Amino acid sequence: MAERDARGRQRPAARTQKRGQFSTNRPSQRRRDGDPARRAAWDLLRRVDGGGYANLEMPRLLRAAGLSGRDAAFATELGYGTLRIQGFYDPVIELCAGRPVGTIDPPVLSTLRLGVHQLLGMRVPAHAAASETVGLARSVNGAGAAGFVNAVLRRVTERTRDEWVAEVTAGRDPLEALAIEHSHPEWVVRALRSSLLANGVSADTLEDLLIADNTPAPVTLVARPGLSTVQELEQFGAVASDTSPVGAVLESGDPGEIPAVRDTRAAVQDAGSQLVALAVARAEVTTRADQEWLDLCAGPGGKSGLLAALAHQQGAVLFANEVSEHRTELVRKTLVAAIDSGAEVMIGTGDGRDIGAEEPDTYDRVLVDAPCTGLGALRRRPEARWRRTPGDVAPLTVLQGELLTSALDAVRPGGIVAYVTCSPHLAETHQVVSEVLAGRDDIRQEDARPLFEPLAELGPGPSVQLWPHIHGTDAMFFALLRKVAP
Ligand SMILES: C[S@@+](CC[C@H](N)C(=O)[O-])C[C@H]1O[C@@H](n2cnc3c(N)ncnc32)[C@H](O)[C@@H]1O
Repeated sequence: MAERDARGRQRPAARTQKRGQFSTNRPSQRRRDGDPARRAAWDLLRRVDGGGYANLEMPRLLRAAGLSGRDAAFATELGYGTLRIQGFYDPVIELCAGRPVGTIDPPVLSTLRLGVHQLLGMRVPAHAAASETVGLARSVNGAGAAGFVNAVLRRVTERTRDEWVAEVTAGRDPLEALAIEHSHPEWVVRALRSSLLANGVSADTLEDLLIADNTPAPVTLVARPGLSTVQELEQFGAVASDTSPVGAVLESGDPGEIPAVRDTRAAVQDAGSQLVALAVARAEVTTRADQEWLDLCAGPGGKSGLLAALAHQQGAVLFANEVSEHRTELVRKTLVAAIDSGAEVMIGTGDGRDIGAEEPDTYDRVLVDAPCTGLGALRRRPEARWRRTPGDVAPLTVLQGELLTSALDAVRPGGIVAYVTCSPHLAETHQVVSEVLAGRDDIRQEDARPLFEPLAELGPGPSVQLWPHIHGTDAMFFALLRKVAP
């Protein structure tokens, strides 16, 4: 006979845990300490509240708690899912607690959010979700708070997720309702909608986009050309990507265990980022010799890793520039295999805004992968949407414009600049390009879509905007700019 455990997973009877079989803790001790996976998820929420990054903190917490396999997956799903969907859970908690979440002690609010995610966002049976969360509250918040958590979670169990959606969105305008149901800040939903429309995509797909943002991204690997192959990655369980000719999707397992990833012949990289780097190498240039390539904002080196391999194959030298020393070090680490194989790469730390003046008309291909809000990669960073504010956009667009101007100065006549962001926000994409181009008569924007073929649904051009819900990639923006002869 099968039974469900406290996390709602079904186990065959033969493998059901016998007392003491998997745990060296006594039952009384287990009760006192709470479930280690839930505790790790709670610690994650507290660290993120303190300014930490989930993708850096979670691996440390899992290691410290000795969690692996399904326990680690449960803790990660619980922690990341709660961080993503808290924009929906908070109004539910407010109704059930009868007070604004801002008046709830933050460590108790973290416990409540985890409880609500188990009840409304995971298939954990209600009794297990409630009793385990109350146990967690007792150990991390104290007995008094545990009573409050118990009372709130009991009220949450009185309705289904859909009933709560109806309750917390009643009377709201449609965009506000979508923002609550799919847990995005409203300003982000408005920006995404504007970008869909400006890029020729129906606004009817907005909800699909928000759902895609809430769905963990697949782990995609890149086989750096000349260093590894998709076939090599397939031997370790990866499946060739439908999107990138050098990509493979790893459905399970730790990419760090794959030798090619360990020695930087391959790497973890979103398929959209792969397509962008391939497009930079694929564009036609009409300079005398296509020998000098520049990655102006290279850290931590994902696109440089692919570009270095492609430059080597095409007989060019890559200069990878990055403003932060720490991130320059990361570029150096990811380029080890390319350099060992003979690729000519120069790695430098410097402000990309100076390169145009220091090295005018020097490079044949320049990639400006500009610092941006990252609104196109929300599925990868569970807390990112809550950290960004509308006030972040304007200063970034100033920097983006200056970097693009510098890149355009640094490229040779006949050469190309690719302006790229992992944000679809119009102010960071179309507007930066059109404002910079308005001040120059030596640059022509060209149709970038042929560089992404055979990918379909590339919009009206000339720029390309990729989308998670259409292409299965991060929402990368790509504009192709050519310096014309004077
Ligand atoms: C979107 S990331 C680049 C990602 C990288 N191309 C990759 O694929 O791994 C933007 C980078 O620009 C760097 N950056 C910010 N300001 C810069 C500047 N003024 N000059 C050069 N790089 C800058 C940031 O430190 C960050 O590493």
